[in-house]
Amino acid sequence: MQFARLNGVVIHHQVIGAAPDRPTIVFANSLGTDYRIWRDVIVRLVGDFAIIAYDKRGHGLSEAGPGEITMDDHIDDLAALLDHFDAKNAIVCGLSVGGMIAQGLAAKRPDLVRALILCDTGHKIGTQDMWDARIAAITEQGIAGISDAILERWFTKSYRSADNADFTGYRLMLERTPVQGYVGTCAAIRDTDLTRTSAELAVPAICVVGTEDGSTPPQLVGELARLIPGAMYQEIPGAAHLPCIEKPVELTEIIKAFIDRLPSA
Ligand SMILES: O=C(O)CC1=CCC(=O)O1
Repeated sequence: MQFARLNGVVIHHQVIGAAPDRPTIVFANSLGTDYRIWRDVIVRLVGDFAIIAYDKRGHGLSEAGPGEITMDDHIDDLAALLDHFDAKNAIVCGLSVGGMIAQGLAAKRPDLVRALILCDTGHKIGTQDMWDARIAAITEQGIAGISDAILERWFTKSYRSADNADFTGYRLMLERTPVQGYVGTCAAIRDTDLTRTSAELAVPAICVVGTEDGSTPPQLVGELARLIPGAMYQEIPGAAHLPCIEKPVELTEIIKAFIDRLPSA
């Protein structure tokens, strides 16, 4: 396991190296998950790319830090992690809130970002009332009290079978997320609107979404693709909010094809 203290918070991460001429891809995870969601994509990229995956603050084995969590905290943590490894020109692949962090990083530290792969995300996700209600429910009942509803948005019906050990495993990942990190990140999402900054991004981008996504549906991700100048848009049939888990082969092909078409760094 690898840990680094960044911005006063211990961040758990994993680096898989590659030849020095290979591009770096960094993976940012979604609300209630940690970097293990990328496993089935990462194993298909090893050797061709240097890979950095990390648990954002308050998730997985990363500390939450004292007090509130803001989107700037998440963005600054990713910037610090890339600076820690002197990784300029990274291809940043973020899912859901991880995609918001990626957009925010490209706006704040364009020197670090060569391209964006934005999975199941938006420039603004949900409404103030929706996030306030979720924070209240989790503060009262814990994550397990509302995990069924969350998992319905994450996964297709066929994946959510009692016989599917993977589905049980991801339920455990969600329910074991520290409440402080989870509700802190809900508040960070609630308070973030990237409409203005993402409309001004000048970086190659692709927006990808599972056709059955119940959290950031194709309509929202399509809007994001139209907002970011020159961004591409692609749907993945048979996946919901987490194509990296339900359709890793398809997502990896999209990632590789997108990177193949990038102008050289
Ligand atoms: O839990 C959800 O509804 C899905 C989600 C929204 C933002 C995020 O990162 O995940």
